Amino acid sequence: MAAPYIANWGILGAGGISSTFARDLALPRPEVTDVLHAVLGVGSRDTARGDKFIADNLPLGGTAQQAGYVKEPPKAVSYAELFANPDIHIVYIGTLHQQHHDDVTAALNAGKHVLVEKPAVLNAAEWADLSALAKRKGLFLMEALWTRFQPAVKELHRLLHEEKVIGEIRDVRSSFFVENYNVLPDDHRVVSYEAAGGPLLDVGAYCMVPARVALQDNPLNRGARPVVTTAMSKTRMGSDLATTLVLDYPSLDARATCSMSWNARAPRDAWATIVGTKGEVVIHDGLYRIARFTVHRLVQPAADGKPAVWEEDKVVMDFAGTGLHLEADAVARDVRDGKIENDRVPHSETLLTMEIFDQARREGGYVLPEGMERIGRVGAEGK
Ligand SMILES: NC(=O)C1=CN([C@@H]2O[C@H](COP(=O)(O)OP(=O)(O)OC[C@H]3O[C@@H](n4cnc5c(N)ncnc54)[C@H](OP(=O)(O)O)[C@@H]3O)[C@@H](O)[C@H]2O)C=CC1
Ligand SMILES: O=C1OC[C@@H](O)[C@H](O)[C@H]1O
Repeated sequence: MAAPYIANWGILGAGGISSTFARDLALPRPEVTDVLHAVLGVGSRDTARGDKFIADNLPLGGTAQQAGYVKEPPKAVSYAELFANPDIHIVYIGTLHQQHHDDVTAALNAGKHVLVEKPAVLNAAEWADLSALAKRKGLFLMEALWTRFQPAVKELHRLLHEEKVIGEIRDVRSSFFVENYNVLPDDHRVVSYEAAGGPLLDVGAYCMVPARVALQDNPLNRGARPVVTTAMSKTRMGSDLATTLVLDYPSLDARATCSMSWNARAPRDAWATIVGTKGEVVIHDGLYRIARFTVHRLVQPAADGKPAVWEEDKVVMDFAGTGLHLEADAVARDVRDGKIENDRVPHSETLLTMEIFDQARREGGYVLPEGMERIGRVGAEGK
């Protein structure tokens, strides 16, 4: 058996999602033999926090350290020390939205490949800048849209476009509702204006996943961009409270309505419904971690006073851990293979996401604090 490729990671920011990422890199998965992960550095503004992070999440290191391929244990370091470590090849960026552009720039300038949490940045101009920098330097760069690497999502794509289980797709409705407003403190990053809070930037990319899989990636769409309509309401702080994106694909005669809200107490069984000419698919799980969906196939339309006959297939494809290791494996394989973009989440997908977010913020009047966007200021152009 060929030796596995060892991905040497640095994790930037010892916060919540970085912990999840670290635990997933440490998750033993004997079935994965081509890539293994080592965490060499955890960058934190406070190395005591970094030490605790390692003790809590990486006591034995990543899978490559556990298997003895890498002897060096994870070390708590400053951000600068992490970037300066020549043995770290890939940096995972788990800092706050408004720090992503600076942190990705620093990592790329230090010669590191980068996986950056969603939202990749604050606006399309920032992303175009990073994409160009990564390409100039020949380094890998990807937004951490982990949903795209989940087995059920890949299976959904196959069923929709290869087996065409629901015929031609006409409509997608997705919603991402969390009751955060008036529940979390106003200065929590998820709602606060000072941290570019609100559902659009926080979960907009997830909410568009069903539309991406069913319409944007539909081979019949041939990569055409949607015509976008937006609606937004605001919190008292000025961040968005609820945002709806309508993505129209005229050549498919299909559209997606993606609604996200921080003000909805609404337990869901159907987080998304994809409607086709021969049936519909219902996605049951939160749109960040999708493991279950149901295909309802119309076998016999209603006729002669008899009701329609439907058949139902339940698809369950769960996996261990949270699932961030699935995107980490994909990054490791791409870096091993010398690629600078991932096929499933290429730079163009993130650019389209950011352009849609920009449009929604312009039309909704969500202008971020002055100086937060490192390039441009969406909604304040010409003012
Ligand atoms: N993929 C997913 O499922 C998820 C992704 N995310 C994304 O990850 C990012 C981080 O979110 P989350 O982990 O919840 O946030 P946390 O607040 O838990 O962590 C953010 C980290 O950023 C670092 N940081 C650097 N400068 C500052 C600063 N001035 N103020 C506060 N923190 C700072 C801190 O690390 P340190 O002090 O160690 O330097 C901090 O721990 C967000 O962009 C979010 O959208 C979040 C949740 C889930
Ligand atoms: O990435 C995320 O996934 C789950 C959400 O509830 C959270 O706010 C977000 O950051």
